[in-house]
Amino acid sequence: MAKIPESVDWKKVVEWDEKYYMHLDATKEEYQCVPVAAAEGNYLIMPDGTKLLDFFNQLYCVNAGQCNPRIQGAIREATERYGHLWEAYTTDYRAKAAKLLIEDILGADSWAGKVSFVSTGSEAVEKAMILAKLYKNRPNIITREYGYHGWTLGAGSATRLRGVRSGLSGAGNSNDVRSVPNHQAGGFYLAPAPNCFKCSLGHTYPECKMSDGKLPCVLATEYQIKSIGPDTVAAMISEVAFGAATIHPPKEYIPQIRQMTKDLDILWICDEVLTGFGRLGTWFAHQQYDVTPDIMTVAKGLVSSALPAGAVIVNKEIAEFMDEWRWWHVGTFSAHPVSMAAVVANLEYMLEVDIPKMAADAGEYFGNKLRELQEKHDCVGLVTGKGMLWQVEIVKNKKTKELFAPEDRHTTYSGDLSMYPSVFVRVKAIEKGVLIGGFAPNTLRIGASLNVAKDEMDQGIAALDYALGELDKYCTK
Ligand SMILES: Cc1ncc(COP(=O)(O)O)c(/C=N/[C@H](C)c2ccccc2)c1O
Repeated sequence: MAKIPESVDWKKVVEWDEKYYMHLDATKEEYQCVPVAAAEGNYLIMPDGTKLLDFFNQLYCVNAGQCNPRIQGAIREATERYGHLWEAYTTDYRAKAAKLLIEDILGADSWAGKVSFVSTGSEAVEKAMILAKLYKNRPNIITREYGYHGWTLGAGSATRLRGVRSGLSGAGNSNDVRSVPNHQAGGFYLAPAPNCFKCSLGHTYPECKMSDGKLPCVLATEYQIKSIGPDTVAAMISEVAFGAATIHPPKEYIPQIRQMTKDLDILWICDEVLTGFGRLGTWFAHQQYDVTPDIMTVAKGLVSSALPAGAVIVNKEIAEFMDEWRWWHVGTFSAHPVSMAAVVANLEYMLEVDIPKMAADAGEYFGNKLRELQEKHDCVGLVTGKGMLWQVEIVKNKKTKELFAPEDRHTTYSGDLSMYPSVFVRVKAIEKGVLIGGFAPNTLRIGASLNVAKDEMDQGIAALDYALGELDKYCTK
């Protein structure tokens, strides 16, 4: 049971926070400090003891649940042994974390060769793209509209969600924005996203499929690569299911993209920072499509976010190539011994409880409940997802698919956001003690810890049902 320290003066906490901390997506006038005293399982515990059920799972990253006893115990033990060692030194924790990842989870005879640990997903993406460029000795990276890969310059250059690229969004009006000048590294080229609910190319799935079954968005990607020359492209980076942008692709998309990268002799960096470690009901999302990456990035679920940790896994060919070179690419905290202890405990726990199956089973139940809400509510235009990662598209008109916020995923998050369905639902659901909503304006992105209990799912569904009922009042027939 999480212990809330008696000694904390929460009024002081709020005062200091408001006075001294730089806040995220709120102006000083808008900002509301939300002190959280503790966290446990799927709950946040507020200073007065009330509990909020977290169907954001923070940033879809606490796969094994908050304060998982196995992980917390391992952290406590490791702090008895270590301060800090940088990655020139080996610890039993790091070696075991690498072994569990490559041998026990991916498989010694799988595509995976070696792993390199870092502290965040953005760093994993940065490292992955550097490795791809070094291995192919080519400068260019293909990314996609709506992709989210992190905030640092390289990862941020691969990110193509305008409102989450470290820019400024004004509260005044929707044009009150300031992108970071020149926060776009060279050598990034854009491909369309497989957003079938609102196709950027104006198509309708599955009628859009060409005579050979190819998807137009895959063909457009192929043409983009051919237009700059495949021999200039190191890799294509993609999420299997878009995390921040909240898009689950049609079943043909990933296999066709993977075949295209092989045909054009470019690497595939599969960014599993958000979808890894059971989130969609398999260890990794790419395994839903019987394809394998050349490089994979992970973070979040790698350690269930108990401490900072991320990693890049490279295939056997790249691992052998790198073995031939001295390579300086170091982060002070990469493979931190206490973080590695948390990774080991997290992975051992996940293997013991078969967390992908837990997520798959929970997803079966949760998906059925969401589809019932789709039938019941005028404002629900689409429900799709797997495991503990669900996409709910909200519409103003179910027949025409008219959106409440036409700017949709191109939003700059400036001006009045109160009628963004994802914001509206979040505000209403909190009345029922549940955190649920999304980041894209018209889309809910829903997922709890993968070991979520049935009664917790029922509580989340009930709160969502109430919020959607309130939103229905603004729909048109
Ligand atoms: C596919 C992917 N790759 C890399 C990163 C970058 O990892 P980081 O944050 O540097 O550890 C992220 C982070 N997701 C952000 C925080 C997110 C997720 C959902 C909604 C809104 C934002 C990611 O989803």
